[in-house]
Order: sequence, then structure tokens, then C-alpha cells
Amino acid sequence: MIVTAILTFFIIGVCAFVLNINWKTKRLYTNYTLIPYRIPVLGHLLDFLKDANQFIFDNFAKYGSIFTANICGQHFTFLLDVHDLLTMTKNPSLVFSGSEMVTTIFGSHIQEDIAQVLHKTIYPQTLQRADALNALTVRFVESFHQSLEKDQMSSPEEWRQCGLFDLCHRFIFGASTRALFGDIEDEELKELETNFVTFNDKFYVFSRGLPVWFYKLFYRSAYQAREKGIKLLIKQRPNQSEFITAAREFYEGKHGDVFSPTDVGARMMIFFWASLGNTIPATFWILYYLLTTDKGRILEILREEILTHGENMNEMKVADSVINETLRLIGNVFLMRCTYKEDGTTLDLHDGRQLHIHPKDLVCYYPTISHYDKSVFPEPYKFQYDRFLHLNKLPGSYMPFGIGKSMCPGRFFVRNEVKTILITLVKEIELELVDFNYQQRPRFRKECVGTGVMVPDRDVKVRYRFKKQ
Ligand code: HEM
Repeated sequence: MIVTAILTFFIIGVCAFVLNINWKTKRLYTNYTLIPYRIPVLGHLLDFLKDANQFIFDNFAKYGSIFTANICGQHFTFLLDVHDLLTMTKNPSLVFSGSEMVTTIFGSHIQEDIAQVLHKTIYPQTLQRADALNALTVRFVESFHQSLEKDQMSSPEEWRQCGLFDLCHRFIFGASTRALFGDIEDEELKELETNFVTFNDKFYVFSRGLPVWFYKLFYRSAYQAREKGIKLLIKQRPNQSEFITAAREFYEGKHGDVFSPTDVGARMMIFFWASLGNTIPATFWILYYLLTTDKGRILEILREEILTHGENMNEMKVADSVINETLRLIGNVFLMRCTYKEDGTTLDLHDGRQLHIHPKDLVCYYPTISHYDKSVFPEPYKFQYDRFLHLNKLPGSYMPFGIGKSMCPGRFFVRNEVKTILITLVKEIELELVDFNYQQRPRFRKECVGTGVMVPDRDVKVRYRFKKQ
């Protein structure tokens, strides 16, 4: 009798459990796969933190171009066929989902209407308009050369040995920060730099959108570094760029009642990180591929290009192709959208199917999938410096800077920064690898996936010296 009762309870329990899962799965994901997970509450979090790139590629191979992951209760539907991308980005009910993310990463909430003003007015006028971009580039070049001269004076013509990543950091950090934020005293710049490095090292954890208490408890020094950086950026400096001036005026003037000084500092922190966090590793990979491919022959080709066209950056087509090809290989971002419509929204997919997006679920495109698609980019794992040289326009499946409304507004500036460094390298500096061992080459830091560009897991030894003029 007792055995029968226990068995009955057991069977009812199992049925209820199975029915509940099925019901939930059916209700939410008709026709699409919610990937099974073993750990309740966390869902796929650990797989995702360990190696999100592998997680996506594995599930793409297993389930095809649409599947849903559960990360701590948040559903991410990956929509990985490039033919469905425009359906996603052009759907008026889907909006850029960065606001919550930005809140956790930088501690500053950004409302959709403010984001629109930035994208429609401030970014185009101050980072993309030719004369504003030109002025910003000139500031970068001046600052960059000032720091080079200091370095050169310390021991002219001597070889200096360092890490390639460290060198790129030195090339970019001060020059970019001063070009954007104005004349920062050396000491304050140093302080900003220390805090940037600490926060940036753990940036990937902040980008996973976990609750604030988690960061305060487990990532205390990175959290504090962010707060110190925000404090340092509240202050205005002379000669700040048109971009920073316009953004500050917008926050402090029109929205002065909404934004406290700390909020403005946090907004500045977003621009500060955005201008450096991807640029430094991208420059590292560009120089790494130039130094390790074809025994430095591409640097020779670049030298010829620069000698032929002077220093006209718009004419540096080989440099553009090198930058594009590097970003194809290392560009790494999640393009995410969500809907706030109560009944969600439905996407009509290219193959005739429909995908319903529930409110608060995230839809996510991962451009790395198309960057490594051999039907678009033959021999996708190979660095081919001239791959983009013969294309009139960039292919639709190439998007290291994002797509649509939220596309990176700094994409023109970063090209000019890199070209400044390339011009200097071919004209003024000799740079070479030291004891390079291909077996111990840098790989991508697996845990940093999705934050913009892949970060190298180790540095590469180089030496450099200034050429005799
Ligand atoms: C290789 C270097 C860079 C890469 C790969 C890169 C990539 C990106 C990506 C993928 C986004 C988000 C797009 C989206 O989610 O749809 C973004 C946003 C942004 N980037 Fe860049 N970026 C780079 C350099 C820069 C630089 C130098 C600046 C300097 C001003 C900059 C300023 C910004 C800003 C302000 C945003 C936020 C736009 C918003 O308000 O939504 N970026 N970037």
C-alpha cells in the first residue's frame, strides 16, 4: 500500500515536472531550441563565462542558426544567419538593448531618447564630420609625437625592449585621452591610466550584466578603479575635443536636472573606455600580423604606399585593408536587441519561418560567425593583408563596429590613430620581434568574448629604436 502510494506520488511528480518544462518550452519557444542546461538558476552562465565563442560555435553546429540560451534566467535567442540580420535591426519594435548593460558596466543609466540624440546629432557632428574628425586627429598626432620625443630624448638610437601590447598601450593611451579630454596633467593621466588598467582587466565580467553587489563583493578593486576613474573624469580640462564639449553641454545643460556630476563622470567613463578598450588590443593585433606575416614584407608595401601618397590618410588603401582584415579576425561583439512591447514582436525570417520575441528576451547576432564563413571569406583563418583591397565596398557580413543605429561612432577616428602609428613606424622607428616562437604565439583570452575585439592572452617581446633622420 505504502509502496503504491510512493510510486503514485513519484509518477505524478515526474509528470508534473516534465509537463511544466514542456509547457514552458512550448509557450516560449515554439519551433526553436532552448538549449538544455544542468544547473538551475545559473543556466548556461558557466559555459558562457568560460568560453562564449566556443559555446556559440558548438551550438550553431548542433542546432543551426537559431537557438536560445538561458543565462541566470535571462533568455538570449541567437539569430546567426546573416540573411536575418536586417530583419532584426530594421524591426521598429526592437531596440538597442545596451541600456541595462551600460548601467551595470559603468553605473550610469541611459534613456533611449538621450541615446538617440547622441547617435543622430552629437556623434555625427563631432566624430564623423570631416573637419571635427580632422581636428581630433591633429590633436592625437601632436600628443603622440610629444610622447615619442620624450622617449627618444631619454636614449636616442638605443634599442629598447618591451612587450608589443605595452608599446601599443603607450602609443595610444595618453595621445587618445588628451585628444579627447584635453590637457590632463601628467600625474592625473598616470592615475587615470592605473585605474583604466585595473578596470579594463575585469571589463568582461562587468559586461555580463550581473548585479552590482556581485562586483562590489568579488571584483572590489576593479569596481573601485571604475569609481576613481569616474571621479577623475568629472573635471573639465582646457582644450577638450568638440565631441566631449558637446556631450557635456548636452548632459549638464539640457539634462542638468537629471544628471548629477557623478552621472556626467560616468558618461565620460563610457566614452573613455570606448575610445581605448578596443583600440589598444586592435592596434596590438594589427602590428602583430604585420610583424609575423611574410617576414615583414607588408610593412615594406605600406612604406611604398606612404612614400607615394605622402601622409594623406584617405589614400592609404593598403593600410585600410590591413585594418579591415585584422578586425575581421579579431572583431568580436554581440549585437543585441530587445523589445519592450507587452506582447513582444515577430520576425519574418528569410526562409519563410517566423520567430516570436517575447518581452525582455534578448535577440543576439554574433558577427564572428560570418567573419569566419568560408563562403564569404575564403580561407577564413588566414590573415590576407590585401583581402579588402579589391572590394568597392565592405561586404554585408562584415561588421566589427556593429550595425545600424548603435554602430560605433569612433570608427573613423580609430583608423586615423592606427594610420598615424603606421606612418611613424615606417618613417621613424625600427620595430622587430625578439625570440618569437610560433608555438607560444598569443591566443584570444577566452573569457573576454563579446566585448568588442579579442584580447591577447599574452604579450609578444619586441625591440624598437628611432631611426637616424
Ligand atoms: C578598433 C577599435 C574599436 C572597435 C572595434 C569599436 C567597436 C564598437 C562597437 C562594436 C560598439 C557597439 C556597437 C553596437 O553595440 O551596435 C561601439 C560603440 C561605441 N564606440 Fe567604438 N570601437 C572602437 C573604437 C572606438 C573609438 C576610438 C572611439 C572614440 C571616440 C569609440 C567610440 C564609441 C562610442 C562612444 C560607442 C557607444 C555608442 C553608443 O552610444 O551606443 N570607439 N564601438
